Amino acid sequence: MNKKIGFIGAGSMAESVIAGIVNAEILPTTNIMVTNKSNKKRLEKMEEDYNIRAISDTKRMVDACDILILATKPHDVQATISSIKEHIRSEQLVISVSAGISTDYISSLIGQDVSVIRAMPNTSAAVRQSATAIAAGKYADETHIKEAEELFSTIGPTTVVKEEDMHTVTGISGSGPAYIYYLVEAMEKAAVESGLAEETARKLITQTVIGAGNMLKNSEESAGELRKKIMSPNGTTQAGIDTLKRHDFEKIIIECVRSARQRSMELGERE
Ligand SMILES: NC(=O)C1=CN([C@@H]2O[C@H](COP(=O)(O)OP(=O)(O)OC[C@H]3O[C@@H](n4cnc5c(N)ncnc54)[C@H](O)[C@@H]3O)[C@@H](O)[C@H]2O)C=CC1
Ligand SMILES: O=C(O)[C@@H]1CCC=N1
Repeated sequence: MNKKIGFIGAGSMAESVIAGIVNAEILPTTNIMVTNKSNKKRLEKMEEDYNIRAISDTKRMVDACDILILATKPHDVQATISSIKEHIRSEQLVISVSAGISTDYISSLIGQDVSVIRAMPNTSAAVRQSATAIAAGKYADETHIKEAEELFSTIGPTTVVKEEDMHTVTGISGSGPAYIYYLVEAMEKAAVESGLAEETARKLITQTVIGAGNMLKNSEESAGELRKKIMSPNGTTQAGIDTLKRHDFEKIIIECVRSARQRSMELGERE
């Protein structure tokens, strides 16, 4: 790829994607530009760490880029686009990672038929293990999808979905790592309360999550089948799972995902 890419927003998500692209060496690092609202020190640090170009004038960066990656918080999208819309050109590709915000809304703010792609990565991007979903807006075509896939595949596997599924995707894989961390926090607490050293608990639980993840990825069997293989009749796992069932674990998780999905829809409702 020999495109110039500008990140609008220099937060944790922008940095993870930048790190992935730089590591994968799919384009010269000087083709990558980044800007933010105010924190000049952070920009300078990113320039130094990744040998990319920190640009304090967002409009100048927009002028210089082929692809713009919108990585501000959802509530900053409107003001951000308003401040640069005169500089956006119809041949540019805009990729947004903002939760909840639709491509139609972004197009309407830009006020031109610009190609817009929506992507939902997760924080495992930092270790190049993001599960990233990509959806095309009405002006984006197969070439734009391919470009987005090329960029985001540097931080983990990508999956193309219909835009209407993006809220659900956000509820499972965008927010998903946090659910797993919460489960781990609880397991660590239980282990420490039973007298296990914190470090020992962390090591064992971390490997348990990695191992289960690899099993899910590599096995032909479903999650349910894998679980049943661990549950000897009347054994320890059955005792644990029975407790989860008694406390409606499945219902709680379904509600958890629904709430995240609902929140994603609300974030988009400022449209
Ligand atoms: N953190 C996560 O797990 C995930 C976050 N996202 C989405 O990524 C987006 C960014 O999230 P984070 O990186 O966590 O946020 P963050 O708060 O760390 O970064 C936001 C950045 O946007 C910049 N910004 C705000 N207004 C601007 C403007 N007018 N011009 C230029 N820069 C501006 C800020 O200066 C800051 O650098 C959010 O929309 C979020 O929904 C998507 C997937 C996962
Ligand atoms: O919590 C959030 O709003 C963002 C979107 C997906 C993960 N974090």
